[in-house]
Amino acid sequence: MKKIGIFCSASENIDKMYFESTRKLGQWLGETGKTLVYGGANLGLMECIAQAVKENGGTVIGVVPSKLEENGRVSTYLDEVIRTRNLSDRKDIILEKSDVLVALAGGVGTFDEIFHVIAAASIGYHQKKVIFYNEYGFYTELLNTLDTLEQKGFARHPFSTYYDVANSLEELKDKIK
Ligand SMILES: Nc1ncnc2c1ncn2[C@@H]1O[C@H](COP(=O)(O)O)[C@@H](O)[C@H]1O
Repeated sequence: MKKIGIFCSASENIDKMYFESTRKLGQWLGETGKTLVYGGANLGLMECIAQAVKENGGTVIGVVPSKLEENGRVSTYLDEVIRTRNLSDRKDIILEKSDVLVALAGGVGTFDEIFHVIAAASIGYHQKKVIFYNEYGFYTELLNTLDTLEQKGFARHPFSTYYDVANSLEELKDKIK
């Protein structure tokens, strides 16, 4: 896979272990000539992944909503900027431009993006998967909740149709190589 869409935290107030693992992933993406497609902000893990991809030879596409630009929050590591009106357009464009979507640790913005992609797949708009990067067990509780929903009949198709889980960097590399 060439174009890797990444959803991740825009927060600076998180444990440094998340920055370390994001940097390692970005380094590998850059070294293997991948293109990062992400939200284009210069904040938190978002800036961390963009910097690591760019400094290691990869290409960075930022999908930037107008508010982010108005607030001076656009990363300087972008090779290409795609401007959008709002967060909804941004989700559609990140999805359209990516071969696969990877969810790193994040908050409500990241969760919104994950569920946008899964919900669209579940009614047949696309066949792209979200890979939960579950390092440090960050997504274990959410994955348990999804299992519960499925067991209770709230999934039209098995959720495994729409997402995958990588518990380590090696597993993630294997799934997106
Ligand atoms: N205000 C925002 N700034 C940057 N990125 C945002 C914003 N709102 C949504 N996003 C997207 O969601 C995640 C970051 O949000 P978290 O709540 O920190 O997880 C990121 O993937 C952005 O594309």
